[in-house]
Amino acid sequence: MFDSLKKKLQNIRTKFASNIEEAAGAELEQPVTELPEGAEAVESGVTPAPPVSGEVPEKEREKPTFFKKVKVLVQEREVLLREKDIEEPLFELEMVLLENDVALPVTDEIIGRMRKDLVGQQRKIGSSVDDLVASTLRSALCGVLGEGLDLSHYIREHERPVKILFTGVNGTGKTTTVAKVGHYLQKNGFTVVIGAGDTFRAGAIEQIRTHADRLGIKTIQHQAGADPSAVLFDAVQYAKAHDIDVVLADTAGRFHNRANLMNQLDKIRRVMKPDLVVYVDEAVAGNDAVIRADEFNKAVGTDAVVLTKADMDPKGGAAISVAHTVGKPILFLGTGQGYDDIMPFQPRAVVNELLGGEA
Ligand SMILES: Nc1nc2c(ncn2[C@@H]2O[C@H](COP(=O)(O)OP(=O)(O)OP(=O)(O)O)[C@@H](O)[C@H]2O)c(=O)[nH]1
Repeated sequence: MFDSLKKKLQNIRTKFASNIEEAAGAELEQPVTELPEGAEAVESGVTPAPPVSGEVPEKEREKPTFFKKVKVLVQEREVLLREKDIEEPLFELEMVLLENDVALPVTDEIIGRMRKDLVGQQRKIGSSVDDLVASTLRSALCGVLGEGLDLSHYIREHERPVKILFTGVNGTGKTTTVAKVGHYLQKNGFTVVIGAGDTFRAGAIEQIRTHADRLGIKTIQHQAGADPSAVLFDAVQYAKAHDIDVVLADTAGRFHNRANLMNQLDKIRRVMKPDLVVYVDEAVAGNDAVIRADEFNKAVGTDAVVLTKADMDPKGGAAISVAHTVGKPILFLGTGQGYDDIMPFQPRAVVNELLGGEA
């Protein structure tokens, strides 16, 4: 997942680190007498005898190479970075994000956060320059990814049945996602019913029914062409009558600019009164998915987003951009065609995946 972006971010980190080391090295063009106590020990593993006076023997004076200074002193000191020190890697980072389909405003936000964190600040580098860069990038990415939404927690906190309406454009994986979410909720101890609200596309009712049967989930369905509001109303009634925790409502794929289908969705909302409207799109669509999600949200409102086919998306731009752009959390990432191939979206876990290590 997101392999291309991951690789490029690693290269950018190296670039940032070498620029910062260089900047820090330039700051250290000072007499060797300023070597901090024990600095030699870090490099050589041997604790030198402290100088008796401020005088440093001639032999010592020649010792520190640029590498030594950077390796030892930079880690000990606070460094004041200027814009020009990181201008080049910042620009490269901007290009990498844009090439990997991160939306322009989100790219600007990440770059802005990195700049604010690094430029004009006295930063103590700590154990390594790369750690400093990684932690700055980590915090910039976490900033745009937001908090996510824990569905199990949400269900536990709300009156049952919790009604979740799935919407989105055709063929992005909505029906499969309904089945996967049903399976995920069952595994987490909830009871589920599915409403076969896509009465429009030929074969859609059979498709969701087949998934549900395989997973042992009850489906509420009407004839093809029936009013989806009526189907989903029945699904909610069934859940109430049978003490079911969650209603998952499949709907026909639609574009936000198709007035008749959007009116139909309005009616579904009035009749079914969903607790969550979930917009489903595919991560592989990149920026298009982000734009569609935003337009959909503006047209009918969205509470959360699922991005499918993240397993086929080396870039990761949509996953990074959509929450910040739409202002709504990503609920899940679809990571394959199997029922278990769904991952609750945890921003920190995604950042860990991109940068390695712990957020
Ligand atoms: N690789 C991969 N394929 C997926 C994922 N989610 C769904 N698919 C596949 O995408 C295709 C379309 O999925 P559907 O669930 O039929 O799409 P839909 O959005 O319901 O389609 P409409 O009913 O036309 O709106 C199927 O072949 C799914 O197996 C995913 O996370 N990864």
